[in-house]
Amino acid sequence: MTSQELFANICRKKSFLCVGLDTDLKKIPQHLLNEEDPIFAFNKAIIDATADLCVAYKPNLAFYESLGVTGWQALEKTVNYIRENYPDQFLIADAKRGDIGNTSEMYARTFFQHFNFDSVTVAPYMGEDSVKPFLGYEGKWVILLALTSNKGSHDFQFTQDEGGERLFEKVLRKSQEWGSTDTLMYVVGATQGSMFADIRKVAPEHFLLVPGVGAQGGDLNEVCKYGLNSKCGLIVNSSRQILYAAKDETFAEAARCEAGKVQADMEAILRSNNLIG
Ligand SMILES: O=c1ccn([C@@H]2O[C@H](COP(=O)(O)O)[C@@H](O)[C@H]2O)c(=O)[nH]1
Repeated sequence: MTSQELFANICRKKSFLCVGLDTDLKKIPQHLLNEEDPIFAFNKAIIDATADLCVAYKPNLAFYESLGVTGWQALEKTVNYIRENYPDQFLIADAKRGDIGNTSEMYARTFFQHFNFDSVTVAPYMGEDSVKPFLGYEGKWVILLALTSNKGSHDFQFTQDEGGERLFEKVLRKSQEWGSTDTLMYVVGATQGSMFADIRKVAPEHFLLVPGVGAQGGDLNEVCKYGLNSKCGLIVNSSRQILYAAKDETFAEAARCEAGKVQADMEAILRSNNLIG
């Protein structure tokens, strides 16, 4: 998918919501545990209930890998289900990978060839040769961690060099030598608020994947005030707030209701910024 196609989907659906599929056996409704594949049954119901309200899905690999083979099978079924039934969705593997070149090549093959994801989150710490193998696939994206949503983001990411450049700014600036606005996005946490203004000084055109609204307390309006660009430029993720809105048989309906609230806020923001009519 190109950035232009992504923006077209955002305008058509009046939404830049990504539903995070952080599916946890301990949190899904009890009655689903009788299903042959409870994780897939839950994901399928959530996807069917929210697909018209969002432009992306983001399974976090930790939730699947922690279950071994059954987790990988549920992930594969989920990806294939979205591809077959909702082909306009942008699919993000939140895997936070990156290693020496030949190992990164294997990770890239996993997410782009074995699984047909559109994008994978990658950690920038090991530098250019650890990121570039992910950038060799036509139509696929690297989503590089820049400024994360957690408290620990302050441990390293704000560190300054002698010239005053902060580490997250260096990641944004340097990595633009490796990919384009059609192959590279950045993770910036919604909890970083007005820092989006600084991000936009270094990366004005790139799409940003923004986790941290909902359960982590990030403010959608603040993110948009500082982070929106002329092509929207934002995919905002919410996982727990949508997935676990109800714990009983009404869970899919409740998830739809939560996703609908976020979509309505996004529609108002897109309209007031003249991005949709
Ligand atoms: O900086 C980051 C990077 C990734 N995440 C991931 O996004 C979701 C957020 O889930 P919520 O339930 O909406 O809080 C989750 O998969 C994280 O691992 C992040 O939160 N912050």
